[in-house]
Amino acid sequence: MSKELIRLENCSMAFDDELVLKDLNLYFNDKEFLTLLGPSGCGKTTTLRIVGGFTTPTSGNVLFDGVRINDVPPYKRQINTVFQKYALFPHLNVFENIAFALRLQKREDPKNPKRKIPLAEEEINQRVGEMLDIIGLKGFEHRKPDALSGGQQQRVAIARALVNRPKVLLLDEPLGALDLKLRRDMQMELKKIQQQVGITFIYVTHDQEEALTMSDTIVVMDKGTIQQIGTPEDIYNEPKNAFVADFIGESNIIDGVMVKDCMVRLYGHNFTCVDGGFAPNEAVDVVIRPEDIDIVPVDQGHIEGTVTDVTFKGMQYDIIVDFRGFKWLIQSTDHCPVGSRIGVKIDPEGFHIMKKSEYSGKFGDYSSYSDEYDELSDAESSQEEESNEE
Ligand SMILES: Nc1ncnc2c1ncn2[C@@H]1O[C@H](COP(=O)(O)OP(=O)(O)OP(=O)(O)O)[C@@H](O)[C@H]1O
Repeated sequence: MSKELIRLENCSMAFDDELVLKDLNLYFNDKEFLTLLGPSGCGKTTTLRIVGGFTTPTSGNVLFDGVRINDVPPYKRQINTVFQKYALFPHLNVFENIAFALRLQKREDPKNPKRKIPLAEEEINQRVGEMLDIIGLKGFEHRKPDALSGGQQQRVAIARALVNRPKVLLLDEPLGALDLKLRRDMQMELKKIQQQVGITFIYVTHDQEEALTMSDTIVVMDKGTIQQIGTPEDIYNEPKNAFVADFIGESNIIDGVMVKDCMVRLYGHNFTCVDGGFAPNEAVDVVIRPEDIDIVPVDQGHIEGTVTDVTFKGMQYDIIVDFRGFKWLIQSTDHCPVGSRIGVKIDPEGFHIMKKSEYSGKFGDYSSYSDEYDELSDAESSQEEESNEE
């Protein structure tokens, strides 16, 4: 089982009376890859800076291995940081950039225990060599940073931060300056490096795809608060509220009403779902991921609509369908011409039911529920007790 390494306990942060972190409670396990994910200004970097010791929280505690470290300066925390701007020393070659922290370290002189002397050259060679292996840059030792690509420079920055064996590495949007292809390659690389060195990585990004690719745990933040903590699968499959559903992946977020346990009513149709624990007649937000909607002939669908827009995305088509004014996004490998009538089917597992929250009704082409529509559809469906259960 993972061991807790760092804990933020009721941490708040205010700048000029503006509360930018609100009573954060969060822990980071040993050896985990945890990502702080959220929109610009939500407080990710401030949280990272508190962990690193560059910022002291206005209130609350920071614990490392159970010991309060609020007043411990950054260099005494066994925590290193990699920023988006690599900040390599331009006049030093790759070897010396990586060796930098080791050259500052002192050890006891074996001949005179009262004296401190630099690390042995042999040890420096061995530890820098290990790092060059890990980042895959053996043979680049003598290059200066300006003779490296962006991705290579970032790898050197990571090696430089790891060489003195910290317990935690903080990474603040470290891939932000790279182009998309390189970013993707580096995501895999970073995950591999983290597993190889076996320490905690705390990663900050606003890129949900990056977070889903690399993380063991994702912390979704908004406006200085935590919205959800979970594995990438948990967060994607069971978003806690409309904010998380909208921020992670693409979603259709629809007003619904629970009919009973495991049955939800949308646009006057009853759909079988798998989520229970809601009261009959409780208003809920319903998330349906675009890839969970199947396109079928009109007479075989649960509901039918008109295609208003089709975009080719390489792996699939993004298809916008109008269900009497409510726009849904469907992702499908089938091409449907604009103007065509289609039916759609959704399996019970495709419905993610969420409690109403402050975010309800605030995202995208949110399809608002209305009693009038319900009545209209009721009449039209001639009192059928429709459900998507086969
Ligand atoms: N030193 C500071 N003085 C005043 N306000 C600050 C300071 N640092 C951060 N803030 C404010 O705190 C809020 C959170 O900032 P933070 O940098 O933590 O957000 P973020 O989620 O990392 O954003 P981004 O993704 O844009 O980097 C913002 O409103 C920001 O303007």
